Amino acid sequence: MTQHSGKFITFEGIDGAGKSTHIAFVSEYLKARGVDLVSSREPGGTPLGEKLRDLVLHEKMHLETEALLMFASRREHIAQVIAPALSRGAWVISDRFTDASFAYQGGGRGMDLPKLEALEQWVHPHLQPDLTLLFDVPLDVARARLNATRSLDKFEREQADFFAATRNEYLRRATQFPQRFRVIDSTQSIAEIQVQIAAILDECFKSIA
Ligand SMILES: Nc1ncnc2c1ncn2[C@@H]1O[C@H](COP(=O)(O)OP(=O)(O)OP(=O)(O)O)[C@@H](O)[C@H]1O
Ligand SMILES: Cc1cn([C@H]2C[C@H](O)[C@@H](COP(=O)(O)O)O2)c(=O)[nH]c1=O
Repeated sequence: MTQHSGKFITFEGIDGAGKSTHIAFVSEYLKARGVDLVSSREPGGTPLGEKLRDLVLHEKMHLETEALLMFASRREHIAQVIAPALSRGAWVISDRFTDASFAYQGGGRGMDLPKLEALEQWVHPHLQPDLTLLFDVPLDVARARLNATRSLDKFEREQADFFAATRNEYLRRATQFPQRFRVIDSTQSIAEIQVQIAAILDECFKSIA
């Protein structure tokens, strides 16, 4: 159960699904309605977290080291950014959170889910997103979008079976936690997705509609 007055919204999906594109839209949408908003990302979101991000996105390492660094970054992010913002009543939107650890380290890399659950319980036993927008897209669509835009990091260079397992774990969690997940078909146009997101925000947070 969440113990704060602000709202916590997370954005998830395989690389290239369109999270960053839609975070910009959500940020504008909420600010236009007077919401005091903090926008952040994981791994990262703090000076230390950004250094950890650089490590995990570019260095080879044991899969459990990778998971521990993700949660180390998250611990700092919660302490320095998320918890203070929520406590003062601000809203926080984060480009990825713990669902990404389950999807990438659990689904993609095959790490034992109970170990990830133990880390989750350690790092944020009382914090869960109020809303998680899962941008779901077939692998080939995501890959084509990424290839068109930039050079790829360690995760983005993974093979199709890694992303298939990552996507499956995201979808499994959406089924496990239907009260906070909304799955968005990200093969739609950006404009169609924006209409859908606006409806979700208005439905979930009636006070801003
Ligand atoms: N619905 C869409 N239709 C067409 N192109 C899209 C759509 N959504 C995003 N794109 C384009 O795909 C590219 C990747 O999008 P974006 O950076 O938002 O993905 P992402 O999920 O944030 O990726 P990553 O997780 O790797 O940062 C961008 O060029 C963006 O303009
Ligand atoms: C939080 C988190 C992230 N990852 C991976 C997922 C992405 O490939 C990168 C972050 O890149 P983005 O372009 O900012 O989305 O990190 C992960 O494997 N585990 C996590 O917990």
